[in-house]
Amino acid sequence: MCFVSRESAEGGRVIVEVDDKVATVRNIKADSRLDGTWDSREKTVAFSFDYCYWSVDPEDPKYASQEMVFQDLGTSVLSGAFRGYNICLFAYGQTGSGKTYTMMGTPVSYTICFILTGLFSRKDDYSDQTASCRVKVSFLEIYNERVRDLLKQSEHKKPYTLRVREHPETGPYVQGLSQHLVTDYKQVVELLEEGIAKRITAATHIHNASSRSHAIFTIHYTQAILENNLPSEIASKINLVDLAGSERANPSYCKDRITEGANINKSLVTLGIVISTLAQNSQMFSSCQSINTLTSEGESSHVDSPSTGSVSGTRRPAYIPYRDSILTWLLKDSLGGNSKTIMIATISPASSSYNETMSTLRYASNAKNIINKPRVNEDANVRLIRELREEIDRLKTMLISFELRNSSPSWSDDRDGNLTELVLQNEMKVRMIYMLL
Ligand SMILES: Nc1ncnc2c1ncn2[C@@H]1O[C@H](COP(=O)(O)OP(=O)(O)OP(=O)(O)O)[C@@H](O)[C@H]1O
Repeated sequence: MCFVSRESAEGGRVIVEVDDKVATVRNIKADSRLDGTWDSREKTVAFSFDYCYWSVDPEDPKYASQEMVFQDLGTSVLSGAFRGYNICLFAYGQTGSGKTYTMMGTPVSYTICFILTGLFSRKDDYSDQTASCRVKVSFLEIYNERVRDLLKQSEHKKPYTLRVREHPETGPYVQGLSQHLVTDYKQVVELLEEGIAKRITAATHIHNASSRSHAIFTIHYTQAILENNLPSEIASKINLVDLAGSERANPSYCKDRITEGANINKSLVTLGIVISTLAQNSQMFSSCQSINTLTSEGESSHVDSPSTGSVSGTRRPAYIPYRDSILTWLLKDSLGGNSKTIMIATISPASSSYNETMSTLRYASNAKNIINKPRVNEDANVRLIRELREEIDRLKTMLISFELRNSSPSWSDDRDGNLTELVLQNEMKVRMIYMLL
């Protein structure tokens, strides 16, 4: 949360309080109705989150620095990446509320580098020759619904557009986006500064260096390991997203600026719809699960949603309009799929931003309900061998317990025979996979 100089200059009153994990917003309009007339609006609304930070005044002892924020969030980002999960971190909030400051940082301290430093330091642990890691980065912006590579020079000095495609297994990706191998902090800072310099920003009536494009900085982290004597790779993709600043159309702007604003608003509206629909589907899914406790995990993806109407009594989850904007299409997996996702809601504590603050916090509260299904991105053969080995261990344990309870010899003999057969079959499968590799 930050208090921009414009708001201080306007003498804005602070209407937000932060206490541990709760942010409370006061409605001063409801406060000021002293004439005795009835006002249905609540005077204060409290929102609880995993973390809340107060970054209004650096002189304030409560001031949360970027280091503090990334100590909390960065730890879960790093532990997820080390285990092979995709991670997405995105800041959502009103223009000028601190999205770029949070996601990118400043030349004095780039926040992205906190994460990369963590990944690089892990490299030192790979001294036993059984594992190694590789870090590559890419940086793109979405401007007027077109994707541009921020780390690749166009040959014709003309910005060129990259195409978004969708892989049936790995999901949407940008065709031809450059990836850069980095081995230390200095290389990352050089690439980051190159990309930030190319990114489109402009002065708006609210913020004089407003981001006019959405930017996605991606870290591709790959660990090569030796598991069960089999070389394999665990890959993790960390998406760090800085959204463009939204604002109301101002008639004094030129045509290009109005088109730009309309595209930003369109993608942010789509993002809002995607978040609320995902939240609604997830809520539906968890309530169906708690009612039907017998539903197995495999069946759960077919649990239907009552809210979206029904066809001959069957309920289905609401349609998620990912493809209505390039931003939501590219973030499809991060928002509702194979990713551990952290949303950072940035707000202004000023009374003049009351409506935007309430809307951002409501979205963030809604997003808490989204249930993603992250999985470890590892080699399919290695996963199969591990699962078969686990199954063999489980069957062997069962065999031992049957042998110990050998009360009915004929029945037990049958069971023993079946289990031994299963163990042998699985061991055969493991041997065959090894031979095929
Ligand atoms: N936590 C903070 N502490 C100190 N200054 C901050 C903080 N957050 C933001 N600022 C300052 O506030 C101003 C606006 O921040 P920033 O550019 O990050 O906003 P934004 O939400 O990205 O805006 P837009 O959406 O228009 O791009 C910047 O000058 C930035 O340095």
